[in-house]
Amino acid sequence: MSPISPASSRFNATDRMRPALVALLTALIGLLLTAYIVNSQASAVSARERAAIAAEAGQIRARLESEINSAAHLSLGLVSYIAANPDFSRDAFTRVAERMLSYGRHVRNISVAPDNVVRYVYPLAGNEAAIDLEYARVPEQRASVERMIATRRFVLAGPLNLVQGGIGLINRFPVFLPARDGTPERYWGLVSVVLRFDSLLSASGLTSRADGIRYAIRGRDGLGAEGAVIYGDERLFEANPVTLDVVLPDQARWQLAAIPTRGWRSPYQDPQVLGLALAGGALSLAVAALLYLRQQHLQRLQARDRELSLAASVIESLNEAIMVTDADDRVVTVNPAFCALTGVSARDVIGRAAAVVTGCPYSEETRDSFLQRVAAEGLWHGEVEDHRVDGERYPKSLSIYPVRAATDRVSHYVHSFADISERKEAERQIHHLAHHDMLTGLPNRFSLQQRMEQAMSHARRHGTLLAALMIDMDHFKDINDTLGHHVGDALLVEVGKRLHRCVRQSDVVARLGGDEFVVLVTDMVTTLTAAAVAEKIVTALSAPYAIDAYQLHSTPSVGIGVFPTDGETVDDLLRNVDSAMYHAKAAGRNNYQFFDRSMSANASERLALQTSLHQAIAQQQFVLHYQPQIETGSGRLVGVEVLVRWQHPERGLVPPNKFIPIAEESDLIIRLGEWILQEACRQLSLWHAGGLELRVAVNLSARQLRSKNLLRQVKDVVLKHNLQPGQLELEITESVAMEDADNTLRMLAQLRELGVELAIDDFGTGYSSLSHLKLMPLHRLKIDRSFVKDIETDPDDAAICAATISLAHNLGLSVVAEGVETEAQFAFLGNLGCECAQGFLFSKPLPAAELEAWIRARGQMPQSSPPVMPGNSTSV
Ligand SMILES: Nc1nc2c(ncn2[C@@H]2O[C@@H]3COP(=O)(O)O[C@H]4[C@@H](O)[C@H](n5cnc6c(=O)[nH]c(N)nc65)O[C@@H]4COP(=O)(O)O[C@H]3[C@H]2O)c(=O)[nH]1
Repeated sequence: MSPISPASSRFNATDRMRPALVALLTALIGLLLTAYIVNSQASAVSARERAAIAAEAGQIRARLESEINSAAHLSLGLVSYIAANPDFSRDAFTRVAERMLSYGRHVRNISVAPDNVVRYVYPLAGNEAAIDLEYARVPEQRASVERMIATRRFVLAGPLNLVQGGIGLINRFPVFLPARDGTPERYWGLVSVVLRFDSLLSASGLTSRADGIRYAIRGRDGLGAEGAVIYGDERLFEANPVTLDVVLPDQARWQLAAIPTRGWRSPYQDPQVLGLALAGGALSLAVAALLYLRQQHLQRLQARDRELSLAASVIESLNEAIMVTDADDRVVTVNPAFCALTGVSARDVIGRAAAVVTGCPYSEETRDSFLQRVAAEGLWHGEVEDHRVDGERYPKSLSIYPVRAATDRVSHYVHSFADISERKEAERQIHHLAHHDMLTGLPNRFSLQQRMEQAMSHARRHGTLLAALMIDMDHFKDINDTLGHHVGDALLVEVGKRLHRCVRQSDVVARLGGDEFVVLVTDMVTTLTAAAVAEKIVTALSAPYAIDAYQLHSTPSVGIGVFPTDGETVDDLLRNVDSAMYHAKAAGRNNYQFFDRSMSANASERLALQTSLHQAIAQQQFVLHYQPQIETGSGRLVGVEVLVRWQHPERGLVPPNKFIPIAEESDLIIRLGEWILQEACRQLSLWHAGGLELRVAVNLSARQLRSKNLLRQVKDVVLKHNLQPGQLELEITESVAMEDADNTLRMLAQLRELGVELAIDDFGTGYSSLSHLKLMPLHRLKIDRSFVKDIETDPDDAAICAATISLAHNLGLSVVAEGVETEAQFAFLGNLGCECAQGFLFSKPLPAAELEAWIRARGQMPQSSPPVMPGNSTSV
């Protein structure tokens, strides 16, 4: 299980819904529910109101029914009488009718119409017009009479305008005479009882009520809902009335409609319904709002969960070890990189005191000061030493960040750290490289410079003398050339050892390079001490050397300069000691010489050389040679290094180390350097025109790099030859690069902007500050050939090359190895990941024409390549 696990999701699908959607759905459901309840309640209110109306209307109906039915029953008596006495007299009719009238409250008149012609009417007064009325001739009444005969049933006609005036409701009864004495039943005629419609309505209470209800009746002629309106406003039937059927005799019907006088009240105006609607709506919105807020809160929690989860995965995947402690120094969590680095498992450390888990900064002595600084500065960063679980100590780069709670109190500390053993080891190696000569292990030129400065200030403070002895082994070059480098190297190592034996421990023995050594004799009271040491040295170094099977003889020439008389600065003193050493050589070698002012001859010799260099430039005595650079992976030629030579009229071809240092002492190097740059780029453009793709590397000296004109020169030459980025490379030595680092950095950045690539030459021989190197806009490092030489046999050299290559790769740089002389060296470097190699294995530096022939022989020269232009390898 991983110590820091991403926050698992504790939210369901609903929790992930948008707050607005949740609120909308909730409000919708709430409002729908409210609407349903409100509607139900409204229906109930409506139903109650209708029921109340129906109850009132029911009373009316009951009265109407009873009034009409009682009149009908009364009429039936007359019908029965006529059926029994079809030949009744007028008087008999009058008697019966009179009685009926006295019982029938609403009876206006009674008439009988044998054969459908009115013969008797009671009372006659006022109804005379009805006598002899033939129903068949009255269109208003004919239909109901015919219907009555056809159905043999009571017929309710009207209400209608009576011929005798007024509105009446006519009950008509057919009179059939029963079969008697062989005579079949026959229709006799009809009896009409006319009821006063107004009085009937009034008796039913319809017209006199003050109950706030409007009524209407339809069903003329007893046709119920099919009949015309006989009372009230016809529009009432369209106003959703309460309707009741008024059931009359023999299936006749009226329809009674009732609505409140003020009309139906909307149930939604009912305070209860209104209250319900408002309460339901408000509740729905309130719940929706609450859920909206809750959902927003959940979403914020989810977002925080996601952030935490992301942070957890980042911490999980970090290569840096992470440990989080609480304010009481207890481990809260660690990441996998922590476990891998410290060797402990998360389970074993979580909850334990940090001091048990990691020594620094939790030891009792250091903890408080660390945490005070973290609190004060908001962060602590530095390098400390710690130990793993098995006790192994290692250096780590550690950052501590405080985590503050809402109260601003520090609640936790985040410790982020990485094992920097490898970097420290590389730095140590580089430091060693920077300060020591790899062959002899003696301090190198840079280290000597520092030690001389220290010794000078010590001598100044204590009023003592300091002597510098420069030792050059006579004819060393011959030994080297004839017996091989390894013999030469062994000799140099032995020289170093013998020199050590000649001096006190507090004195310094350094190697400047080649066969040149310097001894510093410190704390001298008299120059005699220097002479004594020089004497010892001459004797010791002149003794034979047993190397391999050889017995070698070499002698030293020693120059001595004394501080402060012979030079108050390191450069002055070394220059004069150098003159003294040349003087010793000139004096027949195997001796020592003190510097004295008369040695200005040396200076004038140099002056003479400078003069002839001036002439050499004027008389165009320089030529350029080009040395191929080969890609290790493919074996292809990828570039050439430009190396200048002096075509001296008497001395022949003079190598650069004989005149470049002198040219570098004055501005001569700038003129020479400009010519080299121009000529190299002219040649480069010719090659490119011929289809030969090459990178050309040109050496820059310190003075050139500091020259104000360099940038303009490079810009001009790039434009003039239309050089593309990456075609021109400038090399500066490591020591030049590190001098005046800020200005160098600025200049390199500007050069790089011109598309020029930059390389550090002779890497490993000077002192490189990693921090400066990191900042420089470089493309490659060139490993000095002194490290390549014994790469297969000397584990130190192999380790240095490997460290340099790995350092270069860490800095994003590629590597060119110089001085590759054997296939084995080439393969070895290739295996170490070195991208490029240069050396005699492939070719010596060659004039342009010879280089082209060399390339052609390798089959890498394009067909179209032009012949070398005249002047390619000529001199200035
Ligand atoms: N033993 C051995 N040596 C090899 C091998 N391959 C190449 N070399 C030599 O190593 C030197 C490489 O040049 P450098 O380190 O830049 O060192 C150069 C460079 O610092 C300086 N120099 C040469 N040409 C120029 C130039 O045009 N301008 C400046 N400022 N300095 C130059 O002079 C130094 C010496 O140059 P060279 O004598 O031409 O010596 C060259 C080259 O001939 C090999 O396999 N074995």
